[in-house]
This record gives sequence, structure tokens and C-alpha cells, in this order.
Amino acid sequence: MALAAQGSVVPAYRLLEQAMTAGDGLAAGTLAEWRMAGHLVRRDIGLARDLFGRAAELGLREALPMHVALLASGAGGKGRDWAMARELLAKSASSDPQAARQAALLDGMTLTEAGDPAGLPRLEPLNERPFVARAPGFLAAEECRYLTELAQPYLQPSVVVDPVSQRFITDPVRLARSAGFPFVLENPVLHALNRRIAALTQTRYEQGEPLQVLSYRAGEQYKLHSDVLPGPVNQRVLTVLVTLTDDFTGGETEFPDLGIRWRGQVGEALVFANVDERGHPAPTARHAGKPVVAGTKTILSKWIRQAPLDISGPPGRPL
Ligand SMILES: O=C(O)CCC(=O)C(=O)O
Ligand SMILES: [Fe+2]
Repeated sequence: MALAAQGSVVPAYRLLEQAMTAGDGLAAGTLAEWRMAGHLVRRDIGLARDLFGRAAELGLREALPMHVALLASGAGGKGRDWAMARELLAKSASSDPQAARQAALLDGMTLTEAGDPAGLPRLEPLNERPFVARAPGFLAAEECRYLTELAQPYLQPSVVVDPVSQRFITDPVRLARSAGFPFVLENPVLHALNRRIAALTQTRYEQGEPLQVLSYRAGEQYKLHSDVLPGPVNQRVLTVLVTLTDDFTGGETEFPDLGIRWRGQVGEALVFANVDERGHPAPTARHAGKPVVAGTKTILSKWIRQAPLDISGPPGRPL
């Protein structure tokens, strides 16, 4: 580690490799993280997946969920191994309550062999252009409870994209807390839910930004805004929201130009398009999460891009 800090990345990497070969799980886990981050060495998610697996085999328990997550999603182009992800999860269920809960939730879903939903609730249209529709019963009550609880330790003040710098900033337009689940944190339950969202929206799983859970306490809100990104980018064509809790007042999602005010039952999804048929931003899709008056509103939010997300990482690393 000290060698890496001084810029001697290659010898540090080789030393870690040697340590891994000698049976050091922490060394394998460190190499996996380097491959994921792509800062010190080139990002290689497929290699990271194998290294997390090796680290777990060598006794580094923290590496197992990452290995399972990457097997489940196939992020990085190595191909998915859903069956192996389920098998490893089932194996760790006896000693790990998190894994046991995930396995039970998956057992409660009706899935194909590939982890896709075998059936879906019907979409009930609310508006034609831009397309807005709701799907009651999209998530089961225990799935909503799971997401709400899972998010608690990860909740951070929400950010927006600054139109000038294109960086994430906190802004009074969005007073709430949110938790994002990038693909290393995307356990098999989250992955199955992401595939369900892809199926509902007839998009590919790879088009989805990481799933987010948003939490608004009394007085918090997401002021009138559009979900599209500034500039010529891989645009956010669709948004999916799902109601996760109902013990709050206020907090409806309002589309002022469409005359829609939505407050779903627990598990109900709202799907809407942010662009028109030509893929251009649809101004009338603007919407607001109205201030919560009492209690805490918790929702799932997922932005879906026009094409698969680029997860290749920073370019130009030699090793
Ligand atoms: O909280 C809401 O009702 C709206 C959330 C939202 O607009 C978003 O996540 O993009
Ligand atoms: Fe939004």
C-alpha cells in the first residue's frame, strides 16, 4: 500500500499478487478493489469479480457479497451466472442473516431461470404524451419493507447535476435523503428488482442507472424539475418511481402540466417518459415531489437511459 501511495503501482500490484498466491485473502480483496475503482490500474470488472471470489475463498468474508453481486448482474461484460449467484447466496444463508433474508425474498418471487419476472402487473395509462402510467402491486409489501430497511444506513443528502459544472451538488431544489445502489452493492434481490423494472418498461437492464431509495421527512421535497440531463448525452428517457411506505401525509408526485397528482399504494409503480418520440426532452414531463407534511415518505426511484450505461471506467491505465 505504501508503495502504491508513492506511485510505484506496478511493484505494489505484483507484491499483492504474490501475497494472494501465498493465500492472503486481504491482498486478493485489495486487488479486486483496485480493478473495480480503475484509479491505480485499468478498470476490469470481470477480473475484479474473480478476485473478489478468490478473496472470499481465502476467508475474506466481506468480499463474498461483491462476488455474488457481479455474478448476478454480469456487469463488465463477463456474462451473468445467476445460478451460481443463487447457489453462493443459499450457501451463506446459514451463517449470514442478510443472505438468508435475500434468499427468502428471492424464493417469494416467481422468476425464470435467468432471474427475470415470470409475470408482471398491467400498466394503467394516465397520460398519452408524454407517456405516464401506473402499475399497482408492482412490488410485494415485504420487498418494499426490505428496500426501506436496506437503505437506512446508506441515506445521504440528495444531490442534483449542476448544469454549469456538470458535477453533483446539493441544492435546495432537492431536500431529501437518498441511497444509491451501484452494481457492486446490487445484491441478487436488488438485481431481480432491477430486471423487473426493465421488463415493466420494456428496456434492457443495462440501460438502468443504479436503483435509488429516496426518503423525505416532514418539510422535505423535490421541487419542480425535469429528469433529463443537460447536453447531448445518453439521455434519461424514462423514470420509474415505486411507493415503499404510506405512513405520511402530503408528498404527492405532481405533474402540473398534465394535471396528474400521484400517490400510490405501497408497491405501486409510476412510469413516465421524460422525452418525446424523437428522444428530445419533453418539457411537460416536469414534476415535483410535494413537501411531506407529517411522517416519512420513502420511494424507489430509477432513471433509465436511452442506451446501456458506460461503466468502462477511467481510460488510459497501463496495467
Ligand atoms: O419524490 C417524488 O415524488 C419525485 C421523485 C423524482 O422526481 C425523481 O426521483 O426523479
Ligand atoms: Fe424526477
